[in-house]
Amino acid sequence: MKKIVLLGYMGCGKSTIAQNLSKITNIPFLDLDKCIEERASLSINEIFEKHGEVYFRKLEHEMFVELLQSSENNIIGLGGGTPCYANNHELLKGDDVVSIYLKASIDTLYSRLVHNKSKRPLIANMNEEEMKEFIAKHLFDRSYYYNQAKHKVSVDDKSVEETVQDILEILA
Ligand SMILES: Nc1ncnc2c1ncn2[C@@H]1O[C@H](COP(=O)(O)OP(=O)(O)OP(=O)(O)O)[C@@H](O)[C@H]1O
Ligand SMILES: O=C(O)C1=C[C@@H](O)[C@@H](O)[C@H](O)C1
Ligand SMILES: [Mg+2]
Repeated sequence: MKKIVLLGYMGCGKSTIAQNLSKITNIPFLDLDKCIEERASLSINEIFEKHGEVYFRKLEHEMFVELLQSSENNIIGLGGGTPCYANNHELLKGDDVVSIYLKASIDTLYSRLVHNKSKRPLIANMNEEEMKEFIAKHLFDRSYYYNQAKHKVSVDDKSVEETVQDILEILA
């Protein structure tokens, strides 16, 4: 069983790219955030509100381990913070894991997230100026973990199709 694991900051396109890659390769796609929501019967926002982030990170780790242990080939889209907690970054290095960091600039992330923040509890209540500063600092803090991926694909100024093509070349 092979696991293609897409990671990177919120809004870098993990879910979008994974869905498209799944259609082309016929490898089933699992979105870690969605799996957590199904398991908890709560949205990510509700989990943060009712139980707090520490509880979310525990669920996230457990679900990631479970997905990696299944005997299927899968494309797994991680949550934006997944590699940065509970030593999850070590799991990106496993023998059967093809981990790919979708690397986006602060400007790309800001422009994608500014109108799509309501379902992302870490930024949902920020104004535009706060958000830009937050993304810059947060991305810097997280880059160490993202860079533990085996492969890196730059997504700036690329269409979904172009990014998918870059990933297909890694998989070839
Ligand atoms: N070239 C592109 N590649 C990927 N996404 C793009 C592109 N251009 C625009 N987008 C948009 O950017 C957003 C990316 O969001 P997506 O939910 O895929 O990111 P994510 O990395 O899964 O975020 P999260 O960590 O919050 O789940 C979507 O609204 C998507 O339509
Ligand atoms: O970047 C993050 O820490 C997060 C990203 C989302 O995918 C969700 O997993 C959640 O909103 C936390
Ligand atoms: Mg996503």
